[in-house]
Amino acid sequence: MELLRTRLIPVSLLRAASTGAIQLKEPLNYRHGGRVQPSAGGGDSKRDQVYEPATGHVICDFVCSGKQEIDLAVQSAREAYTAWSRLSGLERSRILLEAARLIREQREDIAIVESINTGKPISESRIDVDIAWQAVEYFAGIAGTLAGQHIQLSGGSFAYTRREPLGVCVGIGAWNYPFQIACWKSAPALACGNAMVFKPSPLTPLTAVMLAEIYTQAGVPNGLFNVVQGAVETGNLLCSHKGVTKVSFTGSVPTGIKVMETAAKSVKHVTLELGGKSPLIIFSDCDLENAVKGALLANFLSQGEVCCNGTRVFVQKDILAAFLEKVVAKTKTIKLGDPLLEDTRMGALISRPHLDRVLSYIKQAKEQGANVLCGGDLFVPDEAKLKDGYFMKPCILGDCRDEMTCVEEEIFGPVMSVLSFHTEEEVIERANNTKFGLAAGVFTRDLTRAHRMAAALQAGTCFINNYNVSPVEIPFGGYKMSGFGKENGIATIEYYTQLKSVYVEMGDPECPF
Ligand SMILES: NC(=O)C1=CN([C@@H]2O[C@H](COP(=O)(O)OP(=O)(O)OC[C@H]3O[C@@H](n4cnc5c(N)ncnc54)[C@H](O)[C@@H]3O)[C@@H](O)[C@H]2O)C=CC1
Repeated sequence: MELLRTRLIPVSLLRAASTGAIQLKEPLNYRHGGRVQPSAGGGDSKRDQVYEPATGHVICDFVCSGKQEIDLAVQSAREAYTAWSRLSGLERSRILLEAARLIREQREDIAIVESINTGKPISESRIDVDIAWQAVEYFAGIAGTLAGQHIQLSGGSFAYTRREPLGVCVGIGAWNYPFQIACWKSAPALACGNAMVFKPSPLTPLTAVMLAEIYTQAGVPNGLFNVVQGAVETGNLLCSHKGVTKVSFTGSVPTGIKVMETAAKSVKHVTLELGGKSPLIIFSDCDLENAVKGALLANFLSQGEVCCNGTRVFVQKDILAAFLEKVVAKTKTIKLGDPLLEDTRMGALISRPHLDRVLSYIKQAKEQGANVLCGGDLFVPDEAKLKDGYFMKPCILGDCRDEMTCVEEEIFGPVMSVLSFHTEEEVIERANNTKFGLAAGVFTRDLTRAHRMAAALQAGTCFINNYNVSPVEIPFGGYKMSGFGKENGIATIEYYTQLKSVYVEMGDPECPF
């Protein structure tokens, strides 16, 4: 019973959950092992409302955390850090493995809340939760392997290195993968011996608190993973807090720049996972069916609200017509509607302002000469409760040119811009002609060309003959203005630890004085 009582939403309610039926009253901050109302003081006590994208209903609201609450959250994390960082890697590993197991056990509950809060189909939320527990399990495995080096020096002296945690890390998340982002940041942070204060996006505050409860149930010290809710001001307080050593941020480029500026004032470590406008390049020697699948995967998961989406689809001229015919036909069959229904393949966009923004990009694209081949307008489901949801039909824009706004800017919605090209050299230059560098994709049957392209493309991740797969073993992170630092993969350890060198003199010091 204890387990059920501490949950964000009672299991009985969750299992019976239907779109439009959830109302929450529980506090959404999590500090020192329990949910709390944020401490008043030092903030503007602004209340933010949380919407259900599929219905437009308010699910709950919360008070944004101010200075006093941030101080308490960081202080509590610091206390937990002292105990946690002294454990052996194997001891930390055991607790994190239990957390991964609990996430698996609560998979359906977390996925339901995620779909209600983000608007994405339940089938996708389940995969998000799987990717999340895999990250926790993966870094649990790595925790016991963290070690330094021994370095032999002349005269019998030697040195060794210690791989040490950083301290209290801050995680700041975007709204598109709320639970997964919280896990991708906290799993390596905790595995390396750090504590974390996490701030979800104010649009999606719910599932990070479920993760906090799971960590507590798994046995981490109270305070090791605290959650504070809020928006710009709260984020800013976290990035400037003197008790914080690192900020790992996922969000847009403009906010990432502000985060880096703020963190720089106290020389904090920073990881930035920012936006993109990634190219997907389809050569005429590809398997066309697979390339069409790739283009759909690269554009329409999570209503197109995916940072590494391949939204600039370059198709070699001689297969352009065949490609368009197939991709448009497939896109028209995507089933839109209630995110909690099993056969829904596209849900609602995150908010009304965001939907309006995406639609205005399409309007502008038309004015600039693009041809709407399908979708691009509002979708109003038949069911009465979904009438005020933020739905739109997935859109394919043909006749795009490099200088169009829809090709240059991140739209972050279900909008694919299709461009044609003639030669490999030409497409490399055009694909790289962007300030972003998050991901890229290539479809071709020519092996040497595929690897030549992967080497030439300026992006942190290159997919060959697939798109948007994210196994936890592979480091993920951007080039150029898409950010720096990695999440996932062993490389991430570098970003949550610091290396101390210890010199040991075995003789007498040589001294000129
Ligand atoms: N590279 C990656 O891994 C990913 C990148 N993104 C990017 O995120 C963006 C969409 O997410 P949004 O939530 O709209 O981004 P956003 O930049 O508006 O907000 C991100 C987070 O930063 C917080 N924030 C806002 N101002 C802040 C400040 N001055 N200091 C500290 N924190 C502040 C927000 O409250 C939110 O939690 C897109 O550009 C997308 O490409 C999204 C997911 C993954």
